[in-house]
Amino acid sequence: MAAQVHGFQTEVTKLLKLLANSLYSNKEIFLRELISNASDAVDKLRFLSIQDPLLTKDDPLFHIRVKADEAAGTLTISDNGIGMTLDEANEHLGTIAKSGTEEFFRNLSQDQAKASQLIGQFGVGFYSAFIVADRVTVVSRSAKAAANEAVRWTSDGNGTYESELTTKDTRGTDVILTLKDSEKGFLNEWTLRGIITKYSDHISTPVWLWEKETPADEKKEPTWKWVQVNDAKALWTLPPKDVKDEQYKEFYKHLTHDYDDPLTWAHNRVEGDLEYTSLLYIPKTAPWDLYNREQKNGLKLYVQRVFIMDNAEEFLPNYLRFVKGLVDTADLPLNVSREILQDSAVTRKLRRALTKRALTMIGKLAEDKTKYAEFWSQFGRVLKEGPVEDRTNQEEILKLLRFASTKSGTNAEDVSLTDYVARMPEKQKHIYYITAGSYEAAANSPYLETLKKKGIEVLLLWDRVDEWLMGNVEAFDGKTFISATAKDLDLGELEDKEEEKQKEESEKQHKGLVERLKKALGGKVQDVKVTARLVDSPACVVGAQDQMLTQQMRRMLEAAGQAVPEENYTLEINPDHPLIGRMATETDEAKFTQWANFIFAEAQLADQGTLKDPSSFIKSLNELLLK
Ligand SMILES: Nc1ncnc2c1ncn2[C@@H]1O[C@H](COP(=O)(O)OP(=O)(O)OP(=O)(O)O)[C@@H](O)[C@H]1O
Repeated sequence: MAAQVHGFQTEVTKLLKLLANSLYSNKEIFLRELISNASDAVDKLRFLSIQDPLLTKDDPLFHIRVKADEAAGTLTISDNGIGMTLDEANEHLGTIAKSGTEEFFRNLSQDQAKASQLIGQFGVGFYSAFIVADRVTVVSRSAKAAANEAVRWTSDGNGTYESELTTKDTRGTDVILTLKDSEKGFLNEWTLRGIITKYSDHISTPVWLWEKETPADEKKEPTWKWVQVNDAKALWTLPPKDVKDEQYKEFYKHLTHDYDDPLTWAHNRVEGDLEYTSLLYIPKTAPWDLYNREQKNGLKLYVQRVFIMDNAEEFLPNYLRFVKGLVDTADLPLNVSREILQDSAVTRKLRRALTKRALTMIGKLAEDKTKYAEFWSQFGRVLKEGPVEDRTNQEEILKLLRFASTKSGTNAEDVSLTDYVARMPEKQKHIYYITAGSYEAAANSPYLETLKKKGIEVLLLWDRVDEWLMGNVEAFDGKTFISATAKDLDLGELEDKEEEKQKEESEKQHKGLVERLKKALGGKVQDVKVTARLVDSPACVVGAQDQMLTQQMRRMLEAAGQAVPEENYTLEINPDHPLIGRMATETDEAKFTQWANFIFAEAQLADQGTLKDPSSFIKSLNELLLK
């Protein structure tokens, strides 16, 4: 069969173009990526051979080999792992299988520097070979295929690749890089040794390097032999006290293909009822597809050090989907399948334990304010899904949330609920918050006026998830959450007797005005009341529920096809405000109605940021201004 020419998937071509301009300061990572792929291929075959030992009978010892050929200018990375058939090579080495890839490349910024940074996060895997090679050839034989069913795949990275059937005596894959002239330094034995020990010391498969041995007698020819250069002890099987930070960092890169260091990690070995080892990491930056529902997350699962599967989603809840790492247990059978996993009591126990581990790791990170701010900016929004998703750990997750508040006067989200409760005045019994469409809208909201005057701290929330979050949690540390927009804002003992008396008197005094307003507004409002919540604003609206829907939430619900009923507003007026005073003096009922509608529209505008009928509002504003 003659070699067939295929075009790369458009995204691969884009990726290859970008690679030429990025990662130039970090070229050596190509070797880590190729060794990681080789190690994955070995892991996959090791797993298959549990069911079918014949697959590895001829060649039972797994290995990865790295060989430099100075004369040919090639570097070959070989493994005796699972290998690929012709169809598999065409499928895997010409496309990127991640869901959402197309969108990722479409949205990639024109800014070269930014794009390069993102590409590292995206994980370039096999394609990183083209950073140093101007031709890459892959010769591979699947562990299930005969010698004459092997594949030869080759490409110079310029838009196309060729593939054909070939013959290979042994199973597994050789990746042969014809190095660019400028990259011949990677043929040097010491350079290679250095890179392998730096990046791949603690992967579980031995990596051998083809090394020259110069005899003492210089007249004799040098000899060559395979020398194992990595430690080949799976990192997580070592006692945590024997593992250096650098090793944890390198292992993370091997595991996740991330180019950056992790933000933190937790390594635990647990014996007893439930036996497992876990190594959990938090990345520094959120992956580009954190909100892509199709993206698979989850831990790598090992059973007694044998790799079983990637992306085992069963071990952590969705709100911890940014946690990377692995779990190795002796309590699941080696032949465990996804179906068994979903149904197993051991899985449930492990999930409970690992969720705790992950939350403890985040809690520890919170002790370092700077690092935690970094974490919060990347993953805070995802963590906010936690208190509702995971009622069992609600209190603990709430402790990990951070908010902006009226105390600081900035939009920095650095107040914890524990901080808030600790500085609550003795008379304060509740936790006050407000949700709005933006920080500014929250911070300047008229609903905060009295609270501010009384010096009560209010948490300011404006994330898309906030309304949903606050609508679904009741209390923290026994203190109820109360929205500043609540219908009958419960200030408890913060309301002093004197004020209450004043409010009652004011209500009596303005009874007539309130009745006139009710009549003027007709069915538009549910009720009209005199309020003590306002200081500088003439009026505000409150909904029938304790927490009013913001415009943003309304649109979201409507977009999701839900019927959102019109808000049934109560208008609250501040009789001390000059505008309300001015309105009260209006004797012409038609003009008074115009005033009433104007005040009501203004209050809705302050709350929702938009109006159903803005032109009528502007018209009546103009008329009133010209009077
Ligand atoms: N040495 C190898 N042996 C067998 N299959 C391989 C080997 N190298 C690559 N492949 C196949 O090619 C696919 C693509 O590899 P690539 O490194 O681009 O992505 P990946 O490893 O799937 O993703 P990531 O690098 O983000 O983990 C692999 O998933 C695997 O199926």
